[in-house]
Amino acid sequence: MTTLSSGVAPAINTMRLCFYGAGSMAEAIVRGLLDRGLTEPGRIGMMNRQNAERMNELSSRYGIVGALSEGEKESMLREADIIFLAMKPKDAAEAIKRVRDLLRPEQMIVSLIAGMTIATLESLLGKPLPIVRTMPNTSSTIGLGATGISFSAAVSEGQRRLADTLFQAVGLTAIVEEPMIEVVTGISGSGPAYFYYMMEAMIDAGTKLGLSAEAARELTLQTILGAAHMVKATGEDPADLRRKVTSPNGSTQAAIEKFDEFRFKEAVFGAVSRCAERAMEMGAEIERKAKE
Ligand SMILES: NC(=O)C1=CN([C@@H]2O[C@H](COP(=O)(O)OP(=O)(O)OC[C@H]3O[C@@H](n4cnc5c(N)ncnc54)[C@H](OP(=O)(O)O)[C@@H]3O)[C@@H](O)[C@H]2O)C=CC1
Ligand SMILES: O=C(O)[C@@H]1CCC=N1
Repeated sequence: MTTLSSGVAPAINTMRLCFYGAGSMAEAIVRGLLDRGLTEPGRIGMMNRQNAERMNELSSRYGIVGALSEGEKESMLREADIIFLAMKPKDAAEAIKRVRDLLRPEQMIVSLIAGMTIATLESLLGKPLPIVRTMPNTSSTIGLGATGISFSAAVSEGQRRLADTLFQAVGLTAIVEEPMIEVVTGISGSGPAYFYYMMEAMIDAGTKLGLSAEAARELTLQTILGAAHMVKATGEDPADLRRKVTSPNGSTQAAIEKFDEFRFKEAVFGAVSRCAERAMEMGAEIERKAKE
């Protein structure tokens, strides 16, 4: 992980942003940027492939500019200062090939696409645009995102700070070497789903054992929230905080022993590494399509 040299980033509120793809990740970032007053809705353009209803819904919810016709999409892409690639990996190669001739070297490309390497994106674009490869997560919606960021050689110092500022507005950022982006995907990109899954399991357990669904949900939610805040507020290691909950031969120890019996840590390692590996597989698939 590296950090950026200090300095003033170019002002985001003077730039035109274009989200190419209008799904959950694009919405999360837009909502985070607007809620934090980083820019005006009129400076944010967005487009999708065919779902006009979704585009109209986002335009009316956030006041952003939705492009519906092919002509509007072309103009939006041409006029943008920053273009966010926010389509699924399976759609990326075709979507990028379709628009590459419209793009100019002054435009900065911010990819959110899991697995797609900077080299693949450079070959798809066919010209040396500055590329910021990121791995954000959906908690950006509420300003609590965690985003890994890496840069192509063509990204200037000012553009690096700009990208960092953009994602810091919606949470925490970590500047990493590009190969680490897959690991970031395994930890924080997909990570929210792991904790939701844990919550689902705890709520199910609580209700099966007799709590009302509402009590099980509220107690689980407060517990995960409290645990995360405790790590942050005390600065203590999670392992030390865990020990403080775990009385010798008490109920927590009994629970942790059950987790160990099911090889909890091995399961987590397996899940994180499989996630990173799957991201690489998706990247290889985009690379294959890029060559077609
Ligand atoms: N969701 C997450 O938690 C995270 C996602 N990511 C990455 O973000 C990207 C987007 O994911 P997510 O938001 O979940 O995906 P969604 O499926 O929610 O949205 C994808 C969007 O891309 C649009 N799209 C697809 N093809 C084209 C095209 N040719 N031209 C224009 N728009 C197109 C779709 O439009 P239409 O509906 O009209 O087809 C849709 O609006 C992915 O690459 C993913 O890897 C990264 C981190 C976290
Ligand atoms: O599941 C996925 O492929 C994307 C990437 C990170 C989170 N969601």
